[in-house]
Amino acid sequence: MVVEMFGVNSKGDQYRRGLFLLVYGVLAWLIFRLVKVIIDRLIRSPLRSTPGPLPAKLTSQWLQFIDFAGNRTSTIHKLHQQYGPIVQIGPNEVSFASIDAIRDIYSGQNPFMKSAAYDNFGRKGAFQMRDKEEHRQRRKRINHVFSQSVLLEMEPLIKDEVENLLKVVDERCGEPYDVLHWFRMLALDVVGQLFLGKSFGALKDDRPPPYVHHLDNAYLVWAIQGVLPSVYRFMSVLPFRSIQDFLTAGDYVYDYGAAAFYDYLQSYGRTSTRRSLLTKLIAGDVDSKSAPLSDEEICVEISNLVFAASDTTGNTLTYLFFELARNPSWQEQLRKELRDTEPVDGGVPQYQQIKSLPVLNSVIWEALRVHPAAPASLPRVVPPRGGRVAGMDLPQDTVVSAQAYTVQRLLPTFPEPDRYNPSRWMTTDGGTDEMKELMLAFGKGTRNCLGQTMALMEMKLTTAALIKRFSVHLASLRTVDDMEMTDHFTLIPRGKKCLLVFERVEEKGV
Ligand code: HEM
Repeated sequence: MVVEMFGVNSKGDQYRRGLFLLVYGVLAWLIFRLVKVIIDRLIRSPLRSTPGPLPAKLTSQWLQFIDFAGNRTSTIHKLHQQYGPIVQIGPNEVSFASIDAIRDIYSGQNPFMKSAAYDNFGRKGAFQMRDKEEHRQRRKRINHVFSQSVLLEMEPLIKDEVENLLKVVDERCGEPYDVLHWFRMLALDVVGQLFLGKSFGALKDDRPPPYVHHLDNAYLVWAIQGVLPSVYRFMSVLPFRSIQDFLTAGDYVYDYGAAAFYDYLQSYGRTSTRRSLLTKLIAGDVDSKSAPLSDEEICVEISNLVFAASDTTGNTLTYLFFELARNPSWQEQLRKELRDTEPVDGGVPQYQQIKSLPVLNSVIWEALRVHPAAPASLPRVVPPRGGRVAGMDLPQDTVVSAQAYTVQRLLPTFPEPDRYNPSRWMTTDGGTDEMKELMLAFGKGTRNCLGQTMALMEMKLTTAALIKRFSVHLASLRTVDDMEMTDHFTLIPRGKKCLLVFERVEEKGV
């Protein structure tokens, strides 16, 4: 009877029916989950009326894939052009583009912490620390190393490396050469001199040191960890030596920093008078009434500083020279301004002589404006009691950010925003208050860049020394395509190279 009612007449049919019910059950559950997600994210979400594209409202994976392809910053920039100053970029994430938002998110008094994204940038030092008090304590113990007066003591070390770069350029005069590579090597050698106690020697070798290969891989691994964690977990269990070596690239970077530190201790001890920022870090700051960092803390900080300093400074110099190559009139103005400065010590001027020159400052700040080395969102989290940004109330745990690439192009503060035009800094005596507030190239507030003074010093010395001696032009129009922006938090030219040609000015009679 039962068999007739249900048409079940064999074990095989029973099995098929069970399977059928299971598949239907799973499908129904998936549809239920999907409908719930859609209702939660589109109808019940506190961000439901925030402008933004549909995929961003439904899933954070949408932006993650864009991010992985290196197009995060340009995509968010286009979204702001389409939707205005407030755009939802994830179910739980909002991007802002206004002065009010910068004040609300990044000012010293606000309670917003860095987001969990910073956990994917290697080991925890001042850059990665999210807890405000822990970070405040760390800055107190290392701020002294970055002061203007301490950096001035380091000027000869920076100049040594700039002189090495001058030799490299001199040898390659008249032929196209990849300045992205050489500016990165300059920045690496400078930070090595200052924080590891020895240069990488990268400017004295045609091939980059192995460190560079591992550092590039470490960036990739951290990007995979952050954007595609399941892919990272899958790769971690694969039994291939090459993949495991790739995944441990970050360890190489930290082991290198630690080895350099212990070598330094062995050679010079803890109380040496040797000119190096590592000496200052080891000694600590008596005025701050806080203890010096432990050896382990120093190893992490100096390793982090190498990568915080090298690509940022190297890329900014690359984009600056790319723009100077496209704008020869700015080279001439700069050369004219530098005419009276005395090059000493192998062709590099004294920092005191050049640090306040208006054309030099303007060409650098304009490069930082149009091509910020960290162009992307600097994400922060709304605290448990909720928060308000640019007049918008936001619930706990919403990730909020502004990106330098967009806010540094806002109208009417920056007319013709995509045009490289240093005049805007010259005619406003170094920038109006509004221009300065919108500049996010070095971050803002308590989490601003610790290395800003050092980076500016290095870039000014390099630019002055090179432009005084050489003129520069594009190798071909392909360089323009190569320099299109991609980014993985830091700016990376799409072609991964920048071919320029330098010529000695006296030979050209400039
Ligand atoms: C042109 C060169 C540079 C640019 C454009 C740049 C940009 C930035 C930006 C935008 C931030 C803020 C990141 C955030 O809020 O998430 C930052 C932080 C930082 N930068 Fe730089 N940077 C440069 C060079 C350097 C150098 C030379 C050093 C050190 C030698 C350095 C060390 C740091 C550190 C330690 C932080 C973390 C500060 C903190 O959170 O307390 N940077 N940088």
